Amino acid sequence: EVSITKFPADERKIIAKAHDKYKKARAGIINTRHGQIHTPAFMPVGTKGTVKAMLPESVQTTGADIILGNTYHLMLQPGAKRVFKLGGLHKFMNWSKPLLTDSGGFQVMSLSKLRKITEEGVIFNSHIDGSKFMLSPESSTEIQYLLGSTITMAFDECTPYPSTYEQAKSSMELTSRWAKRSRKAFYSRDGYGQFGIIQGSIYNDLRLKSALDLIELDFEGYAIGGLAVGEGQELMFKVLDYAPDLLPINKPRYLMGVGKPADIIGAVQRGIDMFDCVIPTRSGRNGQAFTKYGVVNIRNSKYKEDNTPLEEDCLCPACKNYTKAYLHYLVKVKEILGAMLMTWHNLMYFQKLMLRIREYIAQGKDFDFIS
Ligand SMILES: CNc1nc2cc3c(=O)[nH]c(N)nc3c(CCN)c2[nH]1
Ligand SMILES: [Zn+2]
Repeated sequence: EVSITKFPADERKIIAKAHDKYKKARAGIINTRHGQIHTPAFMPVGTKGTVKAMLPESVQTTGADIILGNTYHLMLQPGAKRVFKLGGLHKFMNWSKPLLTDSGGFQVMSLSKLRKITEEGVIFNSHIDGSKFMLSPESSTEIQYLLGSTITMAFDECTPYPSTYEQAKSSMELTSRWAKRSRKAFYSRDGYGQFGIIQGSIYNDLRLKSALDLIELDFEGYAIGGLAVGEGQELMFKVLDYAPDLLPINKPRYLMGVGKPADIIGAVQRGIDMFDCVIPTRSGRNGQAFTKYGVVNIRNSKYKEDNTPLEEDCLCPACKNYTKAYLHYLVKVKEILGAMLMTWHNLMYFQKLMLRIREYIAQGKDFDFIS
């Protein structure tokens, strides 16, 4: 059985660093049915079957190996069965590389007004037209199969922050029961995989129990959920100081919903391999550009006659062909091209950051650079 993950010894470079801050960082390759994923990897978010304001071929030129889709949105519109009938999400959105789909629980809790959590699953009213739906470990797993996801996420409950120990315990136990049902419902095929998601909030014994429950189910990879939910970087890193080590060392570790460049660097140093975050795309559309000089708020009037690019050595279209003055103008007048160029630059910036991190790890160099 060719598992989704092959961290071949020679390609996997774990380099014990002089000081222990870096010894957990690792660079590797995940081999899937839709191509390789070079880790540490950043996954642009393509919630509704598109990375907003980007053509898929443009996303590819930024260096992204894999993008993220969302079960919740796609099941409501256009519907998983319809996407399946039309040839699956890869064909539908013209993206032939790996696709990871989140399982929907997190999006239900953050988007739908009316919802009810039961042992069976989550019953909710669509935030679009109020119609009633149910998401369960079985239906979420089937929807992700219909979409044709390369990496399917187990159906979990993202424990809110803050939560008492008791609340976090019962939430984590529900996630463990749902993980078992998700794993049973998964149709395993070569080159495809399913990731379990551990919960347990900020309580290390709950995180351990969650990991043990999920390791028993032998997933192809593991995600750390329940973070980047308002706990702040310090508390997140405190959990990441031990949680990745609870997971199998030879399988991918995915930190959900993270994050800013400094969060990514800190998490890679603690053993995380995969990330997803709306920051580069959403903040790009809102006029924020990530640069080596820091974040540029392009709407600031100081850029209205700035005839220089965001970054002189960046190869993205925004930097190659345009100036900050033009981007300032486009964003101010809400021209669609503004969203496109800002998004393109930010995605390129995040992929360059990941490339530099992978190179530094491979060369055994410290990568404490804060971008
Ligand atoms: C932005 N912060 C954030 N935290 C998350 C936790 C979970 C989480 O605990 N579970 C799931 N299934 N998704 C999460 C997501 C969505 C990832 N695209 C999160 N996003
Ligand atoms: Zn650029």
